[in-house]
Amino acid sequence: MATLSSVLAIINPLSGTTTAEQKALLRDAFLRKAKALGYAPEVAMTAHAGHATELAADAVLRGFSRVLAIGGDGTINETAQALRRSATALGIVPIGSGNGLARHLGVPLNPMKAVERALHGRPVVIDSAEINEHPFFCTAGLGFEAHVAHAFAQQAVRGLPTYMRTAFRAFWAYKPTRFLLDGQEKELFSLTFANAGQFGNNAWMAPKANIADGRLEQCEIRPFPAQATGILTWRLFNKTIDQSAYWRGRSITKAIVQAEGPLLIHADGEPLTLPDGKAEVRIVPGSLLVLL
Ligand SMILES: Nc1ncnc2c1ncn2[C@@H]1O[C@H](COP(=O)(O)OP(=O)(O)OP(=O)(O)O)[C@@H](O)[C@H]1O
Repeated sequence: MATLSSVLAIINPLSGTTTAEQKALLRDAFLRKAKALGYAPEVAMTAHAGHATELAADAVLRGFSRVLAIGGDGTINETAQALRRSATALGIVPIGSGNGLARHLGVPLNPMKAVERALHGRPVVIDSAEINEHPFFCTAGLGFEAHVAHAFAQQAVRGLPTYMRTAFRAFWAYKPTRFLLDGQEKELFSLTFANAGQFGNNAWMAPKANIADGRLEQCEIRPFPAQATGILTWRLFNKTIDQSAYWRGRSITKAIVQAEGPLLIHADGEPLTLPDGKAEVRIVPGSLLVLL
């Protein structure tokens, strides 16, 4: 049985664009700093998709007080899944392409500083959410953003430039999606359920989202003419998308989406396909401790 001062760092060796050497430096710094603070530190590398959830679940069972996720939003999501509704707090060390949750929470984007924050920080309660059985912490959605998440997953190289190129290409091929939202017919460019305010890279779809208010921001972008693309993109990164005539937001606790065929969605950027076209979204208030 671990003591309360046990701390685990989970590292995804494939995350982001940092090299193996940089990750080794990060691992060594974590072990050194944690020991100096009187923790009993352990490190685990993920060996396959879903492994971070298994490792974090084991740390919860063993009574670890802190688990650091060193990776992109996917690794942070997988780690956080196992820490929900537990007394073990999540430390975020962002080394991914978007780092949406880290940016929303003001976690340092410098990984060494983020390790310090995770070791010194205090646990703060935040909400999580679910789309069907898939937990998410930042955003989930459908339409264009899901289309891009699916296309990005096919790319061999990660990172922001690849993401931008993928999004640009996807834009020209994309047709707005039709579905029922809480029984109402919709044809939207995109539909986002935001726990945090941004997708990552400071692309703010829900500028006023509060991650601890027990609510999700449901953000609709209705179809727009090509000439509005520039201003919409500018507003997205300028944190003023909610002032656009094409944006509509509502604060919700649950929603049901029903499409006619299989529905492409994403949860924290991970692409998923719902074969029966039905998505049930709900907030899970106060369900995760994050070290801030
Ligand atoms: N050893 C591994 N082999 C293959 N896949 C892995 C391994 N470890 C983790 N994964 C998977 O890789 C996915 C992507 O990882 P992560 O999000 O950390 O990096 P990223 O994709 O580079 O970052 P971002 O999501 O910010 O672009 C995770 O969701 C996880 O399922």
